[in-house]
Amino acid sequence: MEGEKGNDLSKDTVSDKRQDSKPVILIAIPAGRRNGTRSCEGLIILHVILSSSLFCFVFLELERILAKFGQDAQKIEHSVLIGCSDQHEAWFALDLALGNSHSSGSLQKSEMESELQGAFIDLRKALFQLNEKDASLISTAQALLRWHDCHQFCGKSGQPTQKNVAGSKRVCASSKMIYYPQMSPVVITLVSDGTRCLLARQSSFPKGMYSALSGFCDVGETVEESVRREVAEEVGLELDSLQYSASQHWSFPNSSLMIACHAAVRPGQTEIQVNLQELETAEWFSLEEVAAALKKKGPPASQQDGAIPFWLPPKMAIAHHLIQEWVQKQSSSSNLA
Ligand SMILES: NC(=O)c1ccc[n+]([C@@H]2O[C@H](COP(=O)([O-])OP(=O)(O)OC[C@H]3O[C@@H](n4cnc5c(N)ncnc54)[C@H](O)[C@@H]3O)[C@@H](O)[C@H]2O)c1
Ligand SMILES: [Mg+2]
Repeated sequence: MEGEKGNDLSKDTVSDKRQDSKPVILIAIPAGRRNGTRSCEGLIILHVILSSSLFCFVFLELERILAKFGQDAQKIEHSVLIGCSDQHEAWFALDLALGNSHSSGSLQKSEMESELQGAFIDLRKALFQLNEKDASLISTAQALLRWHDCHQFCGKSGQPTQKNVAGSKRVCASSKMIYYPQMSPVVITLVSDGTRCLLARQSSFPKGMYSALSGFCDVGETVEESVRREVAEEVGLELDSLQYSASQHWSFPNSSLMIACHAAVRPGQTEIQVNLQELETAEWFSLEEVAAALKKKGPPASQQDGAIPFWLPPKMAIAHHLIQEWVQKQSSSSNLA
C-alpha cells in the first residue's frame, strides 16, 4: 500500500497545471436530502449548447464564476483529475453541489444556467447527446466525484480521510489506510443456441425493452464462473462455451465495470426456467426479430392495446454492442450458408 506511481500527481505538478489555465469541466451533483442522509440523485451536467460539447472552463474563468456566486476559489481544490486532452491538458471535474433555491451559500442552479446560457441535464439523457469520448469522461467524473462524496471518513478509525491532489485516492492520517475508487465487476452475457439469442427483462427496465443477462461478480469468482453462475441462476441454462467480447464502465446505479461475453448452449439444451425473483421474463429471439429491433431508434410507440413492442438498449450500452455483434455474425454465416 505504498505510495503509487502514475496518476498520483504531486501538489506542485497539478497546481502548475491548474495555474496554466488548463480547462476544467464543471459537473454538478444535486444532493437531495432524504431521511437526513445525503443522496446523490443523479449527475447533472452543465451541458452548454454552444458547440454541443461539454463546457470546458479555463481555471481563471472558473475562479471568476465561483466568485460571482460568492463561492471561495478554494472549492476548485475539491476537483478531481479525470483525464487529459490530446494536447496533454489535464481535465478536472468539480462537484458544484448545487442547492435548491432557498439553500444558502451553495450555487443556485438557475442562476448558474443563465450565467452560462446552458442547461443542467440528467446524466442518462446527457449520455445520449455526447460523443463516446465525452460520455466516458463524464461517466468517470460522476463515478469519481460520487466515490469521494461517499468516502469522507475512514472505515477503520472513523477519522476524516484526505483526498490527494489528483483525487485518485483518499488517505486516513490516523489509521494510515489508503482508499482507492472501486468499480464493481459485472458480467453481461448474450446466450445463443446457434440460431436464436436469449434476451431478458427486469421489471425496472423501460416498458418493452429487453437486454442481455447481467450480474455482479461474487468475491473470489472468475469472469467465467460468474457468467456460468448468472446464466444458471437467472434462466436455468448450462453453458457449453463462452468468449470475451468487450467491456464498458457503467455508472448506473453505481460505478461498474461491464464485462461482455458471448455464450452458447448445447443444441437441444434450450429450455429456460426464468428466475422470477430476478427477471420479469426471458425469451429466445430470432435473427430477424433482433435485426429489426436494432434498426429502431429508442422506445417505439405503444400499440393500440397499449403494449410496447420489443426494443433494445441504446447504442451507448454494451448490451447493444453484444447484440449487434451477434446479428452481424449470424447474418454473415447465413449468407455463407
Ligand atoms: N450497460 C449495459 O448494457 C447494461 C445492461 C444490463 C445491465 N447493466 C447493469 O448491470 C448491473 C447488474 O445488473 P443486475 O441487476 O442484473 O445484477 P444482478 O443480477 O447481480 O442482481 C442485482 C443484485 O445483485 C446484488 N449485488 C451483488 N453485488 C453487488 C454490487 N457490487 N453492487 C450492487 N448490487 C450488488 C444486489 O442485491 C442487487 O440487487 C446493473 O447495475 C445494471 O445497470 C448494464
Ligand atoms: Mg442480473
